[in-house]
Amino acid sequence: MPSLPLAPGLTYYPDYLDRPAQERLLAALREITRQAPLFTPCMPRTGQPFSVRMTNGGRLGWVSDVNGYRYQPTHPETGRPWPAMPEQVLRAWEALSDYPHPPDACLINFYEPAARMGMHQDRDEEEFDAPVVSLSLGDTAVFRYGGLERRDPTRSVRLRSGDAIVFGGPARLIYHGIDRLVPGSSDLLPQGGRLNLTLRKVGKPL
Ligand SMILES: O=C(O)CCC(=O)C(=O)O
Ligand SMILES: [Fe+2]
Repeated sequence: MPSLPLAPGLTYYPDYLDRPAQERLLAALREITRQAPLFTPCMPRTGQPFSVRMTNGGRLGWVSDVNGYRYQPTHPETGRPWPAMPEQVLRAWEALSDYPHPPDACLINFYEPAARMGMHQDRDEEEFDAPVVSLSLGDTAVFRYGGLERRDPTRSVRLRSGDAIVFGGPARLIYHGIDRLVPGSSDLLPQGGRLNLTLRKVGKPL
């Protein structure tokens, strides 16, 4: 599988999913959002809404509200357990994570054309030996990544529909974010926009 090392621990897999695989994954995500609708998270304390909407699959899901960031077993609005993760994302984890246990959470972010995500670290998990595996569908996104300190220099890479990126090892806690989408860059989603899935091992393995 062709891959490009972007930094130690940060590996980019362009075209990881071909178009038929992207369409199958999109159908599985539509089913998940029927059972667990996209919700609008907000910033702890300020309550400022995110520009992305999200939902999750798996045993645990990531949520953010005025009380903080956390993983929880149920949807914040319906109170129901998260749907199972699509089989395809479990296979991607097995192929790309180099980690012997399955992920606990699949965070699904939906970006409207104008949405973005500020620079942050993914550090609400307990298990940093597992990488974060990310899959992108729909419009191209400008993904910015830096180092372990917020002030470290940054670079960017364009994540296109079907691309995967994995950050683990020395890159597990790098700062990263989405500057913007590239409008009209994919016809996978009829209305445009982008879906990003991040697979995470949340707890330490037993
Ligand atoms: O959308 C992306 O590619 C990144 C998403 C992300 O960093 C996150 O959900 O923590
Ligand atoms: Fe992140």
